[in-house]
Amino acid sequence: MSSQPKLVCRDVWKIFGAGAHEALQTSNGTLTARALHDAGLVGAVRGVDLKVMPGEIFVIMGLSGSGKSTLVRCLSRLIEPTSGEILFNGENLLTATDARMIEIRRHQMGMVFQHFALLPHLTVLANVAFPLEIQGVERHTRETRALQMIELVGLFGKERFYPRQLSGGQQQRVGIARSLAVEPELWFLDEPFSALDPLIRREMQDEFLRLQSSLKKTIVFITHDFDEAIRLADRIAIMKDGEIVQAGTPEELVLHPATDYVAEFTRNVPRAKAIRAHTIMRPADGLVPAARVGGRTTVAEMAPMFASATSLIGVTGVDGHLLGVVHRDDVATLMMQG
Ligand SMILES: Nc1ncnc2c1ncn2[C@@H]1O[C@H](COP(=O)(O)OP(=O)(O)OP(=O)(O)O)[C@@H](O)[C@H]1O
Repeated sequence: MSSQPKLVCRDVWKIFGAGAHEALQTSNGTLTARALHDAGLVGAVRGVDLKVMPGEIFVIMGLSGSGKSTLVRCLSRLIEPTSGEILFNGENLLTATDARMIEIRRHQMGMVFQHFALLPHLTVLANVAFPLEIQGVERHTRETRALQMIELVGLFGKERFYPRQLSGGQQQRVGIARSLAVEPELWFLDEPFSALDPLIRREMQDEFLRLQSSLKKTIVFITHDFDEAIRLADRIAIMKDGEIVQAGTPEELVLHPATDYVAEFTRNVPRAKAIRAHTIMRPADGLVPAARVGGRTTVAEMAPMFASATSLIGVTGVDGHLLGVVHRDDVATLMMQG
């Protein structure tokens, strides 16, 4: 990963209600949700700082009403923040002109929402090609690109279907293909799988991780489901009452929750599901493991591999070289901790 963040958000506030700016100006930056409520205002996003690195899956997790959607809409300025600073590739979005914002959203950002709003009278192909049509891309090029995206999300052969002829999961795949068609640098996904039943949802999560392992997009992913956050995230930010109460890797959150509120979410998460190969590996010291996994593989996923005689599994980096080894005893200890 390069060290220049793709997205930086500094002290961003979004207060709904008349007199929001005045309330912020007269405060010393420590407006509580309660104080705002008493003033007849809603502090949907309060003093949020975050940095998203290129190629990272950054998950914003919080219960209903915690401010996730408002925050993510502020990041693309679909909602105007009350104050703060948002930098995309170092460019200050809050001082960008409307025309510049439209250009950025059209060419560099992709968005997928829970209610994905496919155009019902258009085929899968035309839906996926639609954002390219808006960009003015000529027909042959846009249809070729759309077909590639349709194949990428596993819907090859369905390009002449209409949305009503597809299942919920398939429709969501079309939404994903459509948002990927413009090859966004920054991809926002707001509860994209929440409307799907649990089995399909899990399948879509796997699919999403598979896609990301080849696409390496920078992703801001919203969910209210902590299990989903743990499965998908490189880092998670937990929101409550408009604030980020803790941000860190899934492992950091599970092993060191900063507040009782975070601990509530992590309490029932088995450590083996949160801890990944690259965290518990040891130096290889010349050992040559028979089996290998990527660094993101969780302990729970690795455990069945030890059922065979293997006592050692290698951990490889992105370019396939050996980073270290995981010992069966270390995995067994973590599995026994529940
Ligand atoms: N346009 C608006 N005017 C006033 N209050 C708003 C507006 N939009 C959102 N809010 C309030 O801001 C707070 C945060 O809402 P937001 O939709 O961002 O939460 P969320 O975490 O995305 O919730 P959910 O998971 O239910 O979508 C809520 O209290 C909500 O009622």
